[in-house]
Amino acid sequence: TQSTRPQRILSAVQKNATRGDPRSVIRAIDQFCSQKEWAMNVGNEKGCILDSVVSEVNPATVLELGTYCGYSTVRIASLLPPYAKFITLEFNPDFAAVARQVIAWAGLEDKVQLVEGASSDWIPKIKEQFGIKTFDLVFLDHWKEHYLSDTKLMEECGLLRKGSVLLADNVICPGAPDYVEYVRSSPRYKSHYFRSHLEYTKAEDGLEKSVFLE
Ligand SMILES: Nc1ncnc2c1ncn2[C@@H]1O[C@H](/C=C/CNC(=O)c2cc([N+](=O)[O-])cc(O)c2O)[C@@H](O)[C@H]1O
Ligand SMILES: [Mg+2]
Repeated sequence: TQSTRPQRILSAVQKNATRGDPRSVIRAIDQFCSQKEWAMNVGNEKGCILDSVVSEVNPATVLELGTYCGYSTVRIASLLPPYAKFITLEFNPDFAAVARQVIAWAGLEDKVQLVEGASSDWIPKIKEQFGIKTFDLVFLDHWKEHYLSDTKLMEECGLLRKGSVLLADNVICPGAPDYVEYVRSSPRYKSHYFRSHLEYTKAEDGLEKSVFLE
């Protein structure tokens, strides 16, 4: 049977990356997606901005919405302090299965908890299920029309504290206009746009960093 794109990405990792070496996993995916087959990973240019925000926040608790193949999961997990708790939500079981293997190939399976299911189902249960009070950093990279509703849900569930950082991918392409309007106009957030390019292309895209002010 025909393989799927995530399966082909996993094969590229298993063929070209060194087990236990997160940077080689990231490089193998970026090489495959720039030379062979485009895929919706945050990519290396925006990935470097992601890295700098993770390093600056140095989070003890992280939530990622939309694991896909685990590319950004590996980037984030490789920068976390040893005590950090990192949850990534993915509702497609096939993508989750690939992501688990990509994360394991990088040797980061002990740093990440990949939870299968929809963000709207899981966000209200995170406190009780995982003993997490609030998130220091949230990376939003799932369906763009869920960014705003899930952000409001996180607020309602008390998962954000003064200083929590939301980092959203794809501000321009595909875009999340209602989310961007909200975080830029709400007095409860201080937002900044990091201009960059859509992964593996010359098109404009960027990340929006929004600090929750309470
Ligand atoms: N509510 C939810 N709960 C859990 N997991 C969920 C979810 N909604 C979506 N997901 C998962 O998150 C990923 C979706 C990403 C959408 N990105 C995109 O559509 C996207 C598109 C382009 N693009 O078209 O250029 C570029 C990009 O960087 C992109 O992130 C998929 O793995 C999907 O299964
Ligand atoms: Mg994205």
